[in-house]
Amino acid sequence: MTPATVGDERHEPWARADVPPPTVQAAIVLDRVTKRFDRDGSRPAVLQDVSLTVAEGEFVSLLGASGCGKSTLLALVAGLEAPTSGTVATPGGHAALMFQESALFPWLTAGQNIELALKLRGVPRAERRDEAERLLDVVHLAGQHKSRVHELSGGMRQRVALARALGQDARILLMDEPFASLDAITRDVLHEELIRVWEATGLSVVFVTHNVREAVRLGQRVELMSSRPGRFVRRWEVEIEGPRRIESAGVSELSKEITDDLRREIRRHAVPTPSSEVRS
Ligand SMILES: Nc1ncnc2c1ncn2[C@@H]1O[C@H](COP(=O)(O)OP(=O)(O)OP(=O)(O)O)[C@@H](O)[C@H]1O
Repeated sequence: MTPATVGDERHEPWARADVPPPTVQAAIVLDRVTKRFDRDGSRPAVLQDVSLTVAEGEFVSLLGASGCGKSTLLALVAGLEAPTSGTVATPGGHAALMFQESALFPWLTAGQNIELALKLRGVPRAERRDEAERLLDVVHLAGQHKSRVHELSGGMRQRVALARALGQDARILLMDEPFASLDAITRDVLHEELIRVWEATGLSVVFVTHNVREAVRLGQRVELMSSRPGRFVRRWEVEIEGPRRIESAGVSELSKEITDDLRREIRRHAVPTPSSEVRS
């Protein structure tokens, strides 16, 4: 939009001082959310007074020490947990979840796993097969409808899990370390796939990871959380010119800066565990 002059009849109405500019539609809004799992309040809240807005079509990466409440935050957005106080709204509609493990049903084929999600969504039986084929095609697994889960590699299983999540027809995708158990090359390929799917679908994505480079490679924004209680402490808008890859200079540079902050957060709050290891 070209900026319009106040007083010009042809300008958009929101260019007038008394009309607020159009805001980007929010898909997820957490407003001063506190979450405790203990009833007596004897332990620090897992999340304390957390506010976060994710716009429609935005890709946000979430980083923080192990146990700082990232998965809890996703569970709140997914409606699996209720906040102790504050509000969680998803004007972007319901959310689909994807985890580190594909959580596919091993007794079903790849296609049947997707068809199950379609069934739960109310898609008529006659349409499920074609739709499952289409979704397998979206994740570059055309022709794998009849493959058994145990016949698929870890990367292929995560592709099926992604297709199944897409089959839920959600506008929000919550991803909890979905590529953590994959080897570096497979992860790299899936990064490209995920970005391709994200660009094609315009989904709002919240992506939890311990891998700083992955967070920067994928996210338009990176949010860093502190622990005990979980809070957002710093945010980076990722503006890297040109194609973004895990080994890009821009990704490296920003990852270094974020890693320093994350290390500081881990040292300050968290009990070190193997999974709190920082990878940049
Ligand atoms: N259902 C629950 N009941 C009791 N405590 C819980 C529950 N879910 C999570 N917690 C606690 O909340 C804290 C945050 O856990 P959460 O899994 O959200 O952290 P995280 O940042 O995702 O950790 P990680 O990076 O290791 O996966 C932990 O101390 C955990 O033990």
